[in-house]
Amino acid sequence: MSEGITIRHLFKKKKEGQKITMVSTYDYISAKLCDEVGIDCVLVGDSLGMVFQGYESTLPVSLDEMIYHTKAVKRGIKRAFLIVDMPFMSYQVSLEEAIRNCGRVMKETGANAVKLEGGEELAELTYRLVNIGIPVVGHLGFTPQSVHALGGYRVVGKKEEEQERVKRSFKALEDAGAFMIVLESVPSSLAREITQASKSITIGIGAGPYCDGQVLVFHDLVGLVEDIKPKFVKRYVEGAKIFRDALRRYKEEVERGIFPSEEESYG
Ligand SMILES: Nc1nc(=O)c2c([nH]1)NC[C@@H]1CN(c3ccc(C(=O)N[C@@H](CCC(=O)O)C(=O)O)cc3)CN21
Ligand SMILES: CC(C)C(=O)C(=O)O
Ligand SMILES: [Mg+2]
Repeated sequence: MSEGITIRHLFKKKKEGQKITMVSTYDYISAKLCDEVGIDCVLVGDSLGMVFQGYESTLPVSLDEMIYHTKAVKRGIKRAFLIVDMPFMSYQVSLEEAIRNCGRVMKETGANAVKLEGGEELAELTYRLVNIGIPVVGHLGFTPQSVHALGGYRVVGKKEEEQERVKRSFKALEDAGAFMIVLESVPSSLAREITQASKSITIGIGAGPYCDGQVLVFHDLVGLVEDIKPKFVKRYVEGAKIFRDALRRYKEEVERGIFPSEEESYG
């Protein structure tokens, strides 16, 4: 607790114009790597439904699964600020159920904040959570839990009407007390305009270079995800190629009787 990053640190970075870094990941090992290199925030994203579980969307992910992964991630973190995605249908049914579920996440995982997808309709819930003492991160623009209603993976805010809605939603969440808001797949110009007028911290993904910070999925940035490649992803290493090569060499060495040798054997 004592050496960990706090909301205060994050606001200080925003104020001083230092970019805030965030990585979405789901396990102990990768979380530890993020923490070791000084990534500010680790998000246990519901993208785990697609990346870890292999579903076609994030909708099937359960609250128990989010809690399970968050407990694993938490053990890998000494310093990073830990955020948890509330999964689809864990906060939409009623205010009461939403508060109970968010409270459960905070009690059982040691997370620092919860993240909710949606706009003005979440203002009351956000206000209630913040007053209970649960920090809230918003998520606007393309919200993957609404992929069916949005008509597929796309940029949100190309039309004037959509831009106005994102801006109104941002203001509503900010006023309700969301300290940070993720902007996903929105035009850079919109993210810039929002960030310039913001009190809350903006974190972009497919939102251009003008946000206060940036988030990417761990498996995307290390090149392990090959079945989707959104325009906003940059692969810093071709992880899948490197791992496949290692696996091929392992397979070949076992088949040829090269591995294990004396060196990897006892006595
Ligand atoms: N691995 C992974 N990375 C993510 O960033 C991510 C997930 N999974 N799952 C949950 C959501 C879904 N996301 C996605 C998934 C696909 C596209 C995509 O294919 N985009 C296309 C189409 C854009 C358009 O037509 O306007 C692209 O080319 O960017 C974008 C965001 C972002 N999130
Ligand atoms: C990509 C980030 C913002 C996310 O919501 C996730 O990983 O689920
Ligand atoms: Mg998510």
